Amino acid sequence: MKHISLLGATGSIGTQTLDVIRKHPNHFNLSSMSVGRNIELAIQQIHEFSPQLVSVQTRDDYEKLKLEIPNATKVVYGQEGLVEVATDPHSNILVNAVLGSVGLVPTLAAIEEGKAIAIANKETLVTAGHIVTKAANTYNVPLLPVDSEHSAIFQALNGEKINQVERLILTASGGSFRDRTRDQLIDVTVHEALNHPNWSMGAKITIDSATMMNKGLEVIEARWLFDIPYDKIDVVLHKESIIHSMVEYIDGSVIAQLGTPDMRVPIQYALTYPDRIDSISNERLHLWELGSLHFSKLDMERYRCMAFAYEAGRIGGTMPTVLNAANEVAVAAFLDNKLTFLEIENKIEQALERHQAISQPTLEEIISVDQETRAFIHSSIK
Ligand SMILES: NC(=O)C1=CN([C@@H]2O[C@H](COP(=O)(O)OP(=O)(O)OC[C@H]3O[C@@H](n4cnc5c(N)ncnc54)[C@H](OP(=O)(O)O)[C@@H]3O)[C@@H](O)[C@H]2O)C=CC1
Ligand SMILES: CC(=O)[C@@H](O)[C@H](O)COP(=O)(O)O
Ligand SMILES: [Mn+2]
Repeated sequence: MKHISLLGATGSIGTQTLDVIRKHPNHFNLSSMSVGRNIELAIQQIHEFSPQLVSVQTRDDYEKLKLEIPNATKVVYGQEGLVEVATDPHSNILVNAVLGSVGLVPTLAAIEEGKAIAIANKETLVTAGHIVTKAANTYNVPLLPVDSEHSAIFQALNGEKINQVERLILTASGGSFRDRTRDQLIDVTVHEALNHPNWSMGAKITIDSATMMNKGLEVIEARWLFDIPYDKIDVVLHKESIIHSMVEYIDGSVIAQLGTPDMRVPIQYALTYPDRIDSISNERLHLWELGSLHFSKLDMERYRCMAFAYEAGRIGGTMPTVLNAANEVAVAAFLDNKLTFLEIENKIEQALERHQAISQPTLEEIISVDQETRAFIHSSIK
């Protein structure tokens, strides 16, 4: 039996993690969870899964929630609450499905407690990959990828040595605007941007997918998860999202992982690794139903966020922290109709241009650069 702590239970990955737990009660138990502001859904989840510990984002919601749930569930809140859930002594694995770099400190705390980490929260690896991977090595805990591309690479690697890899090939759907030119992006709406062709996901990652920043963040995520240089990480456009990613070996063999677009598959694999159990879904991949798969070369001028991510990743230090923090604030502003779609990348570019990277930053330096970048972007938005 695996006892799970879940950060971000009310989100897209969080609710799908609960689907997996619900389907396999003999394998998994929910020990603790965190939510943000969706208290109504949290109450339902607490009644169904009876976690012994729950964290909410604000003190007000903490006061409300305590009145609505059984006394057996302890309620905590804020950043300290996230850390308390992540270090829950009754759990042996943390599923980090919270949104944004707020996941960093709880992840490090869980690693220091020796917990395995199933990581969906890519912003944590982007903002401080060197610190997270060093801590995981020090405490000898596995970082198990949940992100579909990284789960695909993990499966295609299947324990082979990274020095036998020629390159990793991440697939990218192209997002909601894949068939538009840059000129056709000037007036796009939030509603249009949220219409991903293949995946149903949270709002922020869906916008990241449309700007291609999602793939940029994933390139940096892959650099840290698989300890491989940027020159060996490629991206190919693949509009069907059936091949989730590939590994090309030095002998020319390419191993791909395929499946219907269903995040419950990589979530479950991270929880059962190195074993596999029945799929939650009856839907199977029938290639004859698809007929053909398509691939095309990625144009870095069309997708400027990809170029920013490679550049920030190669510079390293605090540059990816700036990339991530600027993106988080700019995307939130776009969702709030305070920026246009193309202004997202302009804001990120401004933040990167003014920053002098600190190499090998400490956790305190990362947190300070993250906050300073957020303040800069906020102050530049009317
Ligand atoms: N969705 C997907 O298919 C995929 C997602 N990922 C990654 O997984 C992570 C989660 O994505 P997704 O599930 O789509 O996101 P959602 O927006 O759907 O969910 C985010 C979760 O985090 C909570 N949350 C948000 N901000 C805070 C905060 N400041 N403090 C505490 N809790 C907070 C939300 O709470 P509430 O809703 O209660 O406010 C919610 O539970 C991201 O890093 C994303 O890139 C990776 C691959 C695929
Ligand atoms: C499901 C998942 O892992 C997402 O990150 C997905 O890959 C987004 O798709 P694109 O970024 O390729 O549009
Ligand atoms: Mn992905």
